[in-house]
Amino acid sequence: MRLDLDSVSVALGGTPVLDRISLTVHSGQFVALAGPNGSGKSTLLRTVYRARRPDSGTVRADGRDLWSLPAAETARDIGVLTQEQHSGFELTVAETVALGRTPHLGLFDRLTRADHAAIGEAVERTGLTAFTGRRVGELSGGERQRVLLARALAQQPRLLVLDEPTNHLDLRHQLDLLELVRDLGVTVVAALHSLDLAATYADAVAVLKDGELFGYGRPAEVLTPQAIGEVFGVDATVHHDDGATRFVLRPRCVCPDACHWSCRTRRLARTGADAG
Ligand SMILES: Nc1ncnc2c1ncn2[C@@H]1O[C@H](COP(=O)(O)OP(=O)(O)OP(=O)(O)O)[C@@H](O)[C@H]1O
Repeated sequence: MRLDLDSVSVALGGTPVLDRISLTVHSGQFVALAGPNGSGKSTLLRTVYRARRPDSGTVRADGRDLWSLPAAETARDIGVLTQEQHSGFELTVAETVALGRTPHLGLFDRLTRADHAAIGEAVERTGLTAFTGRRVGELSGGERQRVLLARALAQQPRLLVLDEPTNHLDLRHQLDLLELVRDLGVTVVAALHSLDLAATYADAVAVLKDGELFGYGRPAEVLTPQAIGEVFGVDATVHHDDGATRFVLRPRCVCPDACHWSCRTRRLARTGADAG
């Protein structure tokens, strides 16, 4: 699915949160959203999976206004993994993953062989085969996150929207998740806090700052030390190594009187080192 955001603005509680965001995500592209806390990433994702209508501007899916499409169609086509899914803890893993097929079923339809195949594949690809009989409420945070991913995969969406999908996941499962979604071949838009992961896995990165689109393009073009300094207030050096990108980051002292706690701590450490 191709996505076109055209001058999307959103205000929450009277405060502008997104300011005229325009960007295109091509079909099959993996786009990472990066930006400091509160910069508007989740809000932007909500406009993309039709949870929040923009106050002005449009979101188009394959050229059609998202809000003019039948809700059943977007429910089928758009898979979502967010931090807000806190219900259904009494269900088993198998039951939860099967819910991914709901948008494909009529009111009285039973799961078909194809539905069961999609569910089985999602369970297997997320490494949950041994967990299918367990209740979701009894799982660890990372295991639960994988169940929610499996449910989104079972849906077989054309667009996958992920809000900090690597939260709770150990290192190996973070990489597994991103490799898995990158290789699905569907359009992916994911908010990621790790610049390393965004630069390594995404085709393009959109950087938000204070609700504005600071930059959008290939990771190497957008995630420059200068941009990272300006957006996140950290000094960065970039290292490319065997197909992966790593950023070495240090907090930048932006305040002349070292009023920020990290500046103060580092200045003290330096003074101590000098004295020694
Ligand atoms: N219901 C609301 N009313 C008022 N302001 C809100 C509301 N919901 C969110 N905001 C504000 O909107 C801004 C953007 O929030 P959003 O959750 O989109 O940011 P984010 O980039 O996803 O942040 P994080 O990295 O912390 O998850 C924040 O300043 C937040 O406080």
